[in-house]
Amino acid sequence: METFDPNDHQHIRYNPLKEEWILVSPHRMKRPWKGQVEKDEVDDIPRFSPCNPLCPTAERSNGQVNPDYKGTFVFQNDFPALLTEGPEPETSDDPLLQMKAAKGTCKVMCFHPWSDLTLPLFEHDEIVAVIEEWVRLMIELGQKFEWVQIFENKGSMMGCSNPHPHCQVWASSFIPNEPAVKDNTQRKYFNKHGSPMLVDYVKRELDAKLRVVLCNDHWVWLVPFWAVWPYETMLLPRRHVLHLQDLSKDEKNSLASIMKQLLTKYDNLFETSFPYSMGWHGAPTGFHLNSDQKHWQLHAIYYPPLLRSAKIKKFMVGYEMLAQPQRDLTAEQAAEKLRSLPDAHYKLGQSKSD
Ligand SMILES: O=C1CCN([C@@H]2O[C@H](COP(=O)(O)O)[C@@H](O)[C@H]2O)C(=O)N1
Repeated sequence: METFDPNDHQHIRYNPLKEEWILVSPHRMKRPWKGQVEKDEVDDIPRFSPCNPLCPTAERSNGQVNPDYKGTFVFQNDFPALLTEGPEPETSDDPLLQMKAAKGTCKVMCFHPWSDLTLPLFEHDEIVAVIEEWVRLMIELGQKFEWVQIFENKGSMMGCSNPHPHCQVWASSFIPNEPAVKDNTQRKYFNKHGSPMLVDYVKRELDAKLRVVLCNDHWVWLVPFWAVWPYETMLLPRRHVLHLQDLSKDEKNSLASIMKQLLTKYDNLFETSFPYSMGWHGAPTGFHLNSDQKHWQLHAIYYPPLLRSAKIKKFMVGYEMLAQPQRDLTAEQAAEKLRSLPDAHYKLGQSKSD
């Protein structure tokens, strides 16, 4: 019997943050493949359109006219999934039909006045401005709500209805499932090991090097050992940081640098504006700010759907829905591929890949 090699032989991997397993089947793609690079659709997104409700001076569905903003711009979602007011359901002790009150607020945050720009093509200071606005929203909404979810759906493949560079921020009176699971697993780990799970994890990855793609003085960008999506990545501080709003000026500055670098790598992978959903997870807010949260470590997660080209995506269906997530490309191969990509954005005069 051959000796086991995680790059060649099937196995399952454990994600301690989510307490779930993922099936890895590297034998399914024995031969190294060169991701097919299709010609990028010509981006015909106009820099400005008075009909685009996210543009400066445009009119939104509720009749309000946007200011002629020059940097970031935040507005109340006109179709919010959460409202701050409303009648509440009766509490019931029926274990099978549980309902609870849900309150919150939904904001849309435009990153920049121009619709034809994406984050990797921003100037450094323009990315710093996005990070500063994220921090401002975390502080403002974190005073009233237990959880503030910053998330960016980028690209039509991710259901993003508007190409204008933007994200959303939904604050809620409850901690949603994903962070609730992470709160529990990180607390259990801390109680057992006396240190934060993701602080230990980053040390492990910096030693192993296999899955680290980029790092700088304050940040590490890696493909997590337990990654599910082909090019799923995490962005973690080197220091133990509970909340985005606890970052120092230098950490925010270097966050802008590594974001520009990682998003450039992502775009260079298939020479297309790389679709993804991304978000930040830090210690809960609201009344939780007064509790002991040292088991938490701030981190960002990127969930990109693409697998082989600008148009071929991974489908999380069938086995993934009925059994568990499964991947062929290993986390180590994905990290290696990302490391091998150029640092200069393909749109900035780099010749198209042959
Ligand atoms: O006039 C508008 C257009 C879009 N929106 C909101 O902008 C958001 C666009 O974000 P997404 O493309 O990520 O869905 C979407 O949630 C939509 O509700 C408004 O609030 N007002």
